[in-house]
Amino acid sequence: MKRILVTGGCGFIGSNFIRLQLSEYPEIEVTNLDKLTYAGNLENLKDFESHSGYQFVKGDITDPEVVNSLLDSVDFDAVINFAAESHVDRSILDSGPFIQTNIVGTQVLLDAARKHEVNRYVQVSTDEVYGSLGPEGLFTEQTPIAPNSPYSASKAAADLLVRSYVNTFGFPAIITRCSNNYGPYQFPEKLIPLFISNAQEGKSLPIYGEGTNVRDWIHVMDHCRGIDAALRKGEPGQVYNFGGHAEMQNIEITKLLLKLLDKPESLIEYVTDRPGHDLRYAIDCSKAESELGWKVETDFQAGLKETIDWYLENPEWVNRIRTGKYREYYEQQYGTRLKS
Ligand SMILES: Cc1cn([C@H]2C[C@H](O)[C@@H](COP(=O)(O)OP(=O)(O)O[C@H]3O[C@H](CO)[C@@H](O)[C@H](O)[C@H]3O)O2)c(=O)[nH]c1=O
Repeated sequence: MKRILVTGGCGFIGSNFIRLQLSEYPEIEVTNLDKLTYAGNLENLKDFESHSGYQFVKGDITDPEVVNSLLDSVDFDAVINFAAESHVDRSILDSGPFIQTNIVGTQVLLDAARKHEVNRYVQVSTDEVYGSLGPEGLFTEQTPIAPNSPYSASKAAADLLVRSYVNTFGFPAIITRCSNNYGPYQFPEKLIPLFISNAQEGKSLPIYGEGTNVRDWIHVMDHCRGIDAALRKGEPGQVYNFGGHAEMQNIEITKLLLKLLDKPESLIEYVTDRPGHDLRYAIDCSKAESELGWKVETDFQAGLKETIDWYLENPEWVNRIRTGKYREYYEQQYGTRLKS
């Protein structure tokens, strides 16, 4: 595994994955293809931009010309697809970009990777494709797909496309499905970074509905190590679930965040529920544990504390996003490269 193409590598999980690859594997060459949407941030990989094993290409996975010319120019051993629209609330307001990037983008990548006979393809998916659980039970890789939001429907559609390429063409693809990630570089529209930033600024923390929805939280590096294990040790055609074994109600995690930040619970504001809000996600990872030798390494409380510290220590990163000034910053820092 020498040359890999990572799509969406300027996003939260993709950038952490690239950081892991470049830190762990001295011989690796990583090409990062990213469109730089609102959530793609070059700053996430600032410390690696002059690394000899790293190159950034600005481009859209839905554009067959861009993708095919990249695969013509480099003989990739693997493609790992992180590029996605990922925020459920945005998909409820406008599903268009989700259909384009998550479904059409996956189809373009699959066709190009198949044409170029790439030996390994990893589709980074989500536990949300399984739908919602009641108070008991876990999602396994056998749980039927039953997405409830436009976001999860677009991810499920992409997973089914991948499955069809495995079945029809013997294409060597693997699907990974993970629970809710937390950690450094997460765009502050998701629960944890949004609430840390709001609390720091003395703004309210909007809890949807009664706050009793349950999510299973995993540190992004544990997820990235899981994707790495699937890439290197996984069997083509297989699905692997990853989760953090850290289920919490939204209200519980919100109170914990406020406690760690030493901020008052009076900042909590109950607001109208998310339409079609999935009640609970919880995931069985025994297949990844037994077949890939993977396990969660980060203790949830310690990981959350470290994440809070990262946000507190990087106020410029947060503020440039929250004030909408990060585009200007990019152009100043990367103008020439962005145009090329
Ligand atoms: C942003 C926000 C969220 N929430 C609630 C909704 C959810 O029950 C929970 C977490 O919300 P989010 O951070 O948006 O994440 P969620 O909808 O669970 O989806 C995440 O986790 C999924 C994996 O389960 C990923 O596939 C998605 O890309 C990712 O966005 O907190 C609030 O109560 N208030 C908020 O302001």
